[in-house]
Amino acid sequence: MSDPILELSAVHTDIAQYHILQGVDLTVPRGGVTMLLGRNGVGKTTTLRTIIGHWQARSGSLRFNGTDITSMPTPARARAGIGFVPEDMGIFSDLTVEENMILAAASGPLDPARMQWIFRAFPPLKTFWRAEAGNLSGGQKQMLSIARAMAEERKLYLIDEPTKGLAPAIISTMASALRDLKAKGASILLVEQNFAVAKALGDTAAVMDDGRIVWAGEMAELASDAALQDRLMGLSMEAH
Ligand SMILES: Nc1ncnc2c1ncn2[C@@H]1O[C@H](COP(=O)(O)OP(=O)(O)OP(=O)(O)O)[C@@H](O)[C@H]1O
Repeated sequence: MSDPILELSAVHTDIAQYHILQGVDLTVPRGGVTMLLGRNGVGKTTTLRTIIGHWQARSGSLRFNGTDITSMPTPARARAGIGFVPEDMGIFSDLTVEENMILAAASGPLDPARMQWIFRAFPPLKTFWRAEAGNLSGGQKQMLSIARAMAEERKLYLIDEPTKGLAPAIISTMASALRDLKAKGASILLVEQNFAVAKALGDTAAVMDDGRIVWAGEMAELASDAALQDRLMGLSMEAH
């Protein structure tokens, strides 16, 4: 594969006394959507947190956009162009939508053209611009959380379960916003439990088990092979 945006080689991560990532090898091609899949508790979130630097890899290496980021602190990884949307959304409930967005744009004022794009992707954020984020619905909070990562240009977005607990109509808004992000040239590494979304958005996929990647390939190949899905993930994915 030529010039991937992200490459993890033999990454091991401990959380307290627990050895969670046990030699993760993962490649994210440039300009595509890679789905990170697997049963509950196999290490998907830990992988994203290791990439952004919330957890430090004990051994192995991480290369982002041609640079070794293994020892880089989290703010430097963010400045290098990695955006992270955590599963708990990471928004400030007591602040307004506007204030949440202003804080997300760390390098300067909000870019009006970018904001127009974000409002087109997530119209409720415009409607509730001056509302406290804590009063938004679950789907709107998730939109804000992704919009915060979109506030500045990123080369790679790490997004943890963006459709979790959302109604189908909001899931399709989310999916089209992510498609839009990809169309702008970003690369995305996406943890997703909803198989229909994974199938619709993913170009490539990597499946984890027990702290390792146990299968990697084209999403279409995984989507067309029910026996393979069953062997790798059992009933862990939601069908729609
Ligand atoms: N702060 C922590 N302290 C101790 N163990 C943790 C901590 N965070 C995660 N773990 C453990 O690490 C393992 C991997 O968790 P992780 O959240 O990465 O899995 P996951 O694949 O994202 O699961 P899920 O789909 O349930 O979110 C689990 O066994 C979990 O219990």
